[in-house]
Amino acid sequence: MPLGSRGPWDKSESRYCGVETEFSDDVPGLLSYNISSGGFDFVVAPLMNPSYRPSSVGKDGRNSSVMPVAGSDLVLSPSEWSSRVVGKISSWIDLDSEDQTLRLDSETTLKQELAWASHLSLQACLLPAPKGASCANYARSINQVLQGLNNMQLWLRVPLVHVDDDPEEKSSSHPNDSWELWNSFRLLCEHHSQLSVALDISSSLPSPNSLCRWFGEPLRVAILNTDCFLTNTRGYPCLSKRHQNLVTGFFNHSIQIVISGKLLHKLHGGSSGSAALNSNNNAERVQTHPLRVYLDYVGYLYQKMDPLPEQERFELGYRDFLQSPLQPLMDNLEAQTYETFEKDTVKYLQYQMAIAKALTDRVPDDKVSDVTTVLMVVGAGRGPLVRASLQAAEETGRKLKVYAVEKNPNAVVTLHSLIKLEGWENTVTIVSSDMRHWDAPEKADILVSELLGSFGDNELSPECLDGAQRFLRQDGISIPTSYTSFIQPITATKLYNDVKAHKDLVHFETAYVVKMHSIAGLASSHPVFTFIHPQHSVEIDNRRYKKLEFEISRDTGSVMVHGFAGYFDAKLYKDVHLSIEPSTATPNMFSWFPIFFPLRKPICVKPGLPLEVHFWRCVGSTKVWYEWCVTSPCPSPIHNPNGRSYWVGL
Ligand SMILES: C[S@@+](CC[C@H](N)C(=O)[O-])C[C@H]1O[C@@H](n2cnc3c(N)ncnc32)[C@H](O)[C@@H]1O
Repeated sequence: MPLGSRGPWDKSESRYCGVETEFSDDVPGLLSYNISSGGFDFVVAPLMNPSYRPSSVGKDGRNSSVMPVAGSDLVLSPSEWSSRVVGKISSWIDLDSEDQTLRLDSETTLKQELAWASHLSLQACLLPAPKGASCANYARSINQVLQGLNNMQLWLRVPLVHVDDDPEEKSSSHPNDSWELWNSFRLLCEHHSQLSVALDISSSLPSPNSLCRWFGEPLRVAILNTDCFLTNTRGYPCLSKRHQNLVTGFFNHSIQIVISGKLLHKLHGGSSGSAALNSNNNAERVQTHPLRVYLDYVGYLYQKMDPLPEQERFELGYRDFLQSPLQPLMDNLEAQTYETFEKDTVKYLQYQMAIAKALTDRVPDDKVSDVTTVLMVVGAGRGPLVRASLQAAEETGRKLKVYAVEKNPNAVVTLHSLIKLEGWENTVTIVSSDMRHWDAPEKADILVSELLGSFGDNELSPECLDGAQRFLRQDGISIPTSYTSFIQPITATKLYNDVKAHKDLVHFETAYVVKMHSIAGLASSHPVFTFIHPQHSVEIDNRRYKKLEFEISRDTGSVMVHGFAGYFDAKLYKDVHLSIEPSTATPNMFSWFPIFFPLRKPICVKPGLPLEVHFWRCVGSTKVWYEWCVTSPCPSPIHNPNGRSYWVGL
């Protein structure tokens, strides 16, 4: 019984809530108690009797050829095993113990349990948290299993602690904090895509910055211990505001919740206390599942979330999905692509506002009947900027003559029919040409274009507008007037693993357009390249180089950088902007997703140390490309030399 629904579109994994249980050799009874009666969606249950130790098998007269597992595979149907049970690997195992017997017993048990879970086609197994400072032998065993595993996921349990919050942890032999523990383990397993994290949440939480890092990690499950719940005035459980926000963040990132622990609050219907055990043996004695109050509270938090805005709903399928950027100069866009752009009313309203301001600046109120402004839309597509220009003229009472220049012959067909349809024959002239080569019959007062990519200049707006500014008057206005690209270091395990899955260099040296969702921004974004139009220098040079330095704040802890998110901010005219840079983003504009520049090898950065990054925009006779690298804290290779993997054609 999922937590409820936030609407018919709601297919999120985080609708489901599980419960951690004790070992039971009556698995159907366990499911009936926790799922059918208890209301949970799945159980996280031990698969093997916790008293089992391989080294003592046979010594006590038990049959050494039979594993002490919970029932047989026949007790549930295959679909019940896979949808209702997450295997909990024995928590006593310690693969890095000094005690050789324990270490070997642990390895044998771990492998037996995982083999059994995989035989049952479970979707996931919960691995116990590493016990000491070192986790090398544990990681080695897991890594061996991962090499031949079916598609089962392994969730490494990690207690959410942070040294800054827990001075005792600092002096213990534990790795610095939870993230460091996870990071060592996943590095030893080479970022394996079937290894993910289960965070154990308790009553104290690390700093917000430190918590944010987890949203770029493959976090699948958050285990809420009952002791992290507060008690409301009526004795029922509730969560602190910070815990509530964290849980809402989990819901938003499709991270499932598992309730764990004993009843510490009032049970629905009256009784309270910790006497009720989370076991099917008590099914007859306890009417209501003892952890039901926690499930209900989590369900209440889920249902009180705001529904996703329509646009976000539409974009759900694009989340964290890598796309190749468009090449509108080299390729001709298709009708469908134009149609998607044209739905973005916010973008065109911003243009209309900018054009209206430029028109009023150019033609004083007392000259409106004498002056006709020549406006050229260069790269007119199917005409939305022509419409925005005519509306701006009407709004300001200025007279306009429009040229619509477009190099895509298919879009020109649409422009011709539009002119007839809208009755623009006397105002608009269509020109089927590349703006860089058009011999204009007169000069323009205003040049309007939208040739921007997610990284501003990456669809070659600078090169196109340099070609077009020949026919802009000396004092003419370009809309946009300028644009700047930005980058921000990010943790993005999913994007990194998707790039890695191609198993070649080319994909690591390519930039992708992506609706970023499961990522963590690690510092504020910094400006990279700026272009101003028209360019007044005698020798125009569109090559650029920028060295950037980011600092990871101390309360974040160490971070893993998988690459860079790229954005742009375009000044259309005066104070009218179009931006996808997070701090200045134009609300409700959806034409551009950010761009992702991956790193071939992720780089770990300690807090307080600078992350030094270099970006180049290179220009050749037939193409433009970017190269990028990191030089501190450690050098990366320079990505994409000579544009060998990724370039934009001129
Ligand atoms: C991103 S689309 C924008 C279309 C339209 N202005 C809009 O805002 O919906 C860019 C358009 O510019 C055109 N374009 C790109 N480079 C061009 C060039 N050098 N000369 C003429 N048109 C160009 C493309 O074919 C495409 O139709």
